[in-house]
Amino acid sequence: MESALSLAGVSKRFGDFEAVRDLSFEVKRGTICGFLGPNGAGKTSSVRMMLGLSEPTAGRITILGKAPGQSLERIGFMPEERGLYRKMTAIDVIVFLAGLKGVKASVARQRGKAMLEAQGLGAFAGKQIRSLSKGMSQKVQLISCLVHEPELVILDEPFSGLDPVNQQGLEQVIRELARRGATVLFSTHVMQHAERLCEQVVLLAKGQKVFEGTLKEARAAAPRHLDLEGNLSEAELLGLPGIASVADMGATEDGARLWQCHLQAGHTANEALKAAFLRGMDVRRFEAKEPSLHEAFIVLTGSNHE
Ligand SMILES: Nc1ncnc2c1ncn2[C@@H]1O[C@H](COP(=O)(O)OP(=O)(O)OP(=O)(O)O)[C@@H](O)[C@H]1O
Repeated sequence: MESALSLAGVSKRFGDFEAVRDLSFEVKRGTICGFLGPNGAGKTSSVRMMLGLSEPTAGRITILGKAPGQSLERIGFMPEERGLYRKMTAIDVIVFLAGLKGVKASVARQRGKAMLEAQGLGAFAGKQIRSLSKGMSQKVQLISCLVHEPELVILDEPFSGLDPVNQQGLEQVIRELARRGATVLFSTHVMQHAERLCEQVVLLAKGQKVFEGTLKEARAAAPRHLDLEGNLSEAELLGLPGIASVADMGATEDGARLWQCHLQAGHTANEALKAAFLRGMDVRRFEAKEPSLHEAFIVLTGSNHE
């Protein structure tokens, strides 16, 4: 099956500055793709090119089988800059924007009301956007981008500006979109959302792709670690088999210390633990941990992004 989105060797230059360099990746239909990268990595510049809002300097983009800009009625897009017509009511904004995508007003009104209801905003349908909170108007914007039932949904930093409860609500909306067969690409610099939602992640840093693959593959880029708590010295920890480096995570309540021990590739936490016990080291608590996407991100981008 052809992919929903494909970029091949895409670059974007602004004068002397190359914001996106030789970017290639594909998003399969019906999947959720996290488009990740620190601030300024080139995510928004890439999204704008996918939508035909800006021309690539080089390379080729195919979106729903066509060139960018040619299937906009099948795409839902929420830009990073939020903003709706402040004097229009929530439902009128939704109906108006759906109309631009070819949805009849009566259909859009019915769907819009149901979607507002589902988001807990039923009572606000007739209220002007300017009277809504930031989070509420962001939900209206999301509904506006989904009301024409797009096959592909592109959300630029959709979680920013939302409180934790609304972030969770948005995660549910994204899951539901994928469940009914839509493809979703969302950009973010907060790894936890991607970790919970995505099959595939594409990681950008300084305009270039530094990783594309599954979450599992991304996590494999960071060393696994073994957390050890006790009265332990750095030297004795570094002497354990398979330990590449250690980080002092601070004092614990009972006066001992917590150490994060990073494992060398191909080594297991078990062999280090076994050696620690055999050597009679004062290990009071231990936990073998898989690296998080956040840790992988730092390794892959070579920076702490937050
Ligand atoms: N129109 C423009 N003219 C000049 N430089 C630009 C323009 N648009 C973006 N840039 C630069 O390109 C780089 C990438 O910006 P972009 O907005 O694509 O990053 P981003 O990954 O979306 O970051 P953020 O998460 O901060 O929005 C930045 O250094 C930005 O200053």
